[in-house]
Amino acid sequence: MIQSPWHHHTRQTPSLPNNPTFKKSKPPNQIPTMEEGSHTIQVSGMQFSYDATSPIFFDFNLNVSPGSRCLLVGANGSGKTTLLRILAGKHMVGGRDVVRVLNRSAFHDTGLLCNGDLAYLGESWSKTVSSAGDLPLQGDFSAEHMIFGVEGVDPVRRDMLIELLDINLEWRMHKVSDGQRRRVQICMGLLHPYKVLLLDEVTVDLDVVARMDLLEFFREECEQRGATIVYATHIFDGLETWATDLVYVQDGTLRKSEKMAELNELNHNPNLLSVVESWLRSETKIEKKQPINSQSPLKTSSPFDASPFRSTRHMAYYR
Ligand SMILES: Nc1ncnc2c1ncn2[C@@H]1O[C@H](COP(=O)(O)OP(=O)(O)OP(=O)(O)O)[C@@H](O)[C@H]1O
Repeated sequence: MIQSPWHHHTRQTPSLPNNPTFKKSKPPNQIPTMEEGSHTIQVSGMQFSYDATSPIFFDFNLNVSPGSRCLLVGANGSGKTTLLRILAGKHMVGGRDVVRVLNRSAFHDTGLLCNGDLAYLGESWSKTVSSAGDLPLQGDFSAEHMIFGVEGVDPVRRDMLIELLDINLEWRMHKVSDGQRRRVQICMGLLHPYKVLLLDEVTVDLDVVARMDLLEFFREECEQRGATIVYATHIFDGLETWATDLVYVQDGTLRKSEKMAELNELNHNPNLLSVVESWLRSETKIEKKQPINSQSPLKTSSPFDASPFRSTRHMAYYR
């Protein structure tokens, strides 16, 4: 039974609605599947640049299958956040066919984010002030005010998330710790039952119990509802058995996209951390990619390059 959110309780993994056992997953054949051969996320021939000279992504391709829990790994600056933001429709990249989520254009189809099918949990709730670093929220809001302010939410799912994340609804958001603030942020991001969830290092502030419970919840979401998750992280504890797929990027280049079960290196290494460590240590500089407006035979300039609708991060400000 869901207890009052104000009630102090020991931290137990709550049950999902209609699933009193929670830990028990339904057999894989109950996962709702898309058409044979289709992917939840399809990126084809993508190029993206923050400035006009050196693209981060050049002819980048990626497919993510429905129901997968896909880890996105790579060194600092390799492009993970940028990729997740592109998948979340925050940057316009090329035409409608280049970045597709649930068979819709990630950027152009604003309904994807608005109806909650696509959820993105990224930057923490803080603002960067140049001389002072990151500052937390300044407004005096309660956790309850924030969470209950989200409309059209299933109250059972909301109560379950409040319990899962062990949120005290009386928390004042400007006074709580980073991890507590992060829990409220995660709760709000998960209120709608998304089909695709993009996670950018969201568990970084969480204690080990909150992190493990959240990962277990995500597993249930994939196995029961067929949700698809892409999760960028540098923390690999417990992810060997959690993830179904792994994508490794180096300097915006796709180095690996594999099923975890087929990752042979896991048989010869103690854990995923040591596998990824060995990849990153052996990285050598990737030859500079073609500039986005290059006159090379690979990419000819088009009249579109000069257009105000050319792919650019400035389009992100419309989101
Ligand atoms: N707003 C921006 N303007 C210009 N360049 C940027 C911007 N954001 C990121 N970059 C550059 O894009 C590259 C990829 O950055 P990104 O944040 O996607 O990397 P990341 O893999 O998420 O790194 P980390 O592991 O440190 O989070 C980096 O070289 C970075 O300097």
